[in-house]
Amino acid sequence: MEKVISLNLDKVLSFVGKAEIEGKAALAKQYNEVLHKGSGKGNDFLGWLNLPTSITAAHLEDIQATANTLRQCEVVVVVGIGGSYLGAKAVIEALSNSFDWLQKDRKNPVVVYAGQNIGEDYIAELLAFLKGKSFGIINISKSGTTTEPALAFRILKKELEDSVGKEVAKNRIVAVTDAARGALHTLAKKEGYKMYVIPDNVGGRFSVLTPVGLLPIAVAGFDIKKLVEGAAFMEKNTTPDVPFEKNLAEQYAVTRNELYKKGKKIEILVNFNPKLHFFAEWWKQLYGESEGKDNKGIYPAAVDFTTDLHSMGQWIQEGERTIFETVISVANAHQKVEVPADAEDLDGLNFLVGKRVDYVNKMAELGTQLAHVDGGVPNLKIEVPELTEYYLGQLIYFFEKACGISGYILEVNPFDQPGVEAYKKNMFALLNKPGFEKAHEEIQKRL
Ligand SMILES: O=P(O)(O)OC[C@H]1O[C@](O)(CO)[C@@H](O)[C@@H]1O
Repeated sequence: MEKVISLNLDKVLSFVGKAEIEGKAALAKQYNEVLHKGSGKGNDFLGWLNLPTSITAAHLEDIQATANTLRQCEVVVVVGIGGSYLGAKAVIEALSNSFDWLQKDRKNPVVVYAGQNIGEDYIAELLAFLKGKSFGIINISKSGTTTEPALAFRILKKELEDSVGKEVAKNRIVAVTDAARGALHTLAKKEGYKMYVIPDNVGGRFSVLTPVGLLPIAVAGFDIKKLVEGAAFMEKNTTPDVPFEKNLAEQYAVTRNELYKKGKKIEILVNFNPKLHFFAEWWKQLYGESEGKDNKGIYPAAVDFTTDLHSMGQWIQEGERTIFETVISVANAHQKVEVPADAEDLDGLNFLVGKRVDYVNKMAELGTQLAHVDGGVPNLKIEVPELTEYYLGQLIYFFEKACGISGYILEVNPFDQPGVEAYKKNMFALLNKPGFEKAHEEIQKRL
């Protein structure tokens, strides 16, 4: 039998009863069906729903071929923000050596990111790092108009053209953007860049299984076929005809909403594996942008344990009881390190001799879960057999599917993000962008 990620609700049941969860099974199924019928809010953004099973081998081969060209560079810069970089970074970090950038004998290009901030020092330091190196750029923007990546790309494009000339640069730049609109689309057409399209009906935060995520992941040397296979497996196992007891997406969506109704307004995604730090960042955008609207929505937070047990642990154990945790537990580490014997035992650790480091980590995980539940923090546990492309694919689709169902249970449109425009309008007004002249005058009065 194919291995699968699992969801364990045992440590939730003293806060929300089994009957309460099962009582909402029909509702979750109803909203799952709404998703599949395309009859709910935001139904023009459901392209992600059947995406894994509809990706063709030819499409994956084409992405791989483009990746192979870029892989000839020493460095590839992925330009994008939000959903246009977090999925790729989440998967690449989860699968990479923790000291990847320090590896000398490299099989893969170094993947770095730009356009995810407006830090002047960040971009200056990136330019300094790229000096004298062969580099390529993947410029990703669904709308093609987002300021942060546009600004970074303008600077990086000039740097590349100055160093290798326009003709060579053209073949080292790939654009991933809208099918027909946007400044990036126009620019890519004019300059003759290889271009990939983000389907109109796939929103940024749901786009990791399009070239947005697949191209950088392939460039980093990971198996995009396996990633898509894992997602396709989860797609088939979360359809409305899969019974609630087996339908992880429906169960997760119901449980978090029942907890929310009981005043648990913050969900903390917990990992005990530092490689999952950026997976949590991806998850935060997925749930934050999907559910935080109409003055409601669970606040998605994240911690890396045991690291943050020594900083946030106190708050989680004894602070305001408005939180619950969803723990991503990786069952098997890939490598083995055993605790060595020490004749003097000055650190008092000889009781662990011969034990694996992962065993200590697992006991920390179990001890933390029990302590937090005792402290009034419900704990959901998602177990991932190991960190591979296949299981990450399962995990990605599981969270996407649950997010759609959960948003509908909350009665919001999970597929729009009107709230992110407010800061953009003010920034454009302050910068006196053409078209914002009146807003510029108005905002000056407020300063
Ligand atoms: O891919 P784009 O259009 O540059 O957008 C990047 C991100 O910005 C947002 O649109 C928010 O402004 C996110 O939803 C999106 O993932």
